[in-house]
Amino acid sequence: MSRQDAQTDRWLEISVELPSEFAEPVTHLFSRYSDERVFVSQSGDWDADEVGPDYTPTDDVTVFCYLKIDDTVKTRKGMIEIGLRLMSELADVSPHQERVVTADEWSNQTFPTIRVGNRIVISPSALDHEMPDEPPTDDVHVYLSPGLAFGTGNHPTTRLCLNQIVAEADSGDLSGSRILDVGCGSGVLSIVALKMGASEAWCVDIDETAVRAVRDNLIMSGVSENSHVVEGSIPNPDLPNIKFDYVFANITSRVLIDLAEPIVGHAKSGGVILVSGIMNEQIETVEEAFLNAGPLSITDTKQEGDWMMLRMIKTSDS
Ligand SMILES: C[S@@+](CC[C@H](N)C(=O)[O-])C[C@H]1O[C@@H](n2cnc3c(N)ncnc32)[C@H](O)[C@@H]1O
Repeated sequence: MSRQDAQTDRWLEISVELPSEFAEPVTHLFSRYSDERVFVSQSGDWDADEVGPDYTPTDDVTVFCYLKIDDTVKTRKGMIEIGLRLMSELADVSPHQERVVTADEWSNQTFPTIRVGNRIVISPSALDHEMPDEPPTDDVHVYLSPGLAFGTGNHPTTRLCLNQIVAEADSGDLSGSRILDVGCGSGVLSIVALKMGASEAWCVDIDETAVRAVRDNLIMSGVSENSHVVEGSIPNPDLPNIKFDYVFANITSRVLIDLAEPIVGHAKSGGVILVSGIMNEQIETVEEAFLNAGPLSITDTKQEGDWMMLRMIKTSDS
């Protein structure tokens, strides 16, 4: 899109505030009718500069999507409204908001700086490919282009993985490791892993928007030299024929079950597999799928609200 198009193209922004456990179904609904132009922001009225180590996000999020204004916009908006109406029978969903914006305005949409755990700071950044100056602390700074892909760290499924990655780094296991990040979204998991000692990351996503976003985010966060981005799923001919020390997959239970075999197949013996995006009631089905997919043991299960993450170790080659 040319700069002039970006200034004159018109988009319908639809946003809705709701409890975080409903972010995923609304994100799917919005993605479907907006060609994946969706982003999720922590709700609340607070000053990003004042976010300190004790900050814990509130339970509400705002989900935004952007519909190109063309002949189909009325139908797509209608489908979204039907979905939101059904959702409001299950959850406390506030009435949605609408406004017309230009492409420039929505791609500059921002999210507040957030802190995950004690050490990870995630900030929005413009797509100017320049790394902002970082204060000299032990904090791990991640810069993400807002408005382009899932994974700003304010969803429990991402937070569960990020906190586990910090634990892996603290135990020394992450150092020099090779990562496969399936369903990388914004690339936030790989970026943090690389910044905390991993030597190489391969980021894979089926969504073209995520693939574009992750390339920018790796550059902005200063880790593009050690990373590779592949569009598609796994198995994938564009991936190297190696076994990885870590495989991350924060997707959905259904996709995790479908991909259990290639996920396990990509891990080396002794390698760690982290899978997230699992609703509490689906944990046993996901565990069973992985235990049937290859030689591994489940070493940890973490939970936040309605969501769970599994940590597994591959026990021999497959
Ligand atoms: C919940 S987001 C996770 C993003 C990021 N990894 C995080 O932890 O925040 C899931 C991502 O998986 C991608 N995805 C869905 N199905 C996939 C598949 N079969 N193969 C690869 N990626 C997939 C989606 O496009 C989306 O970007």
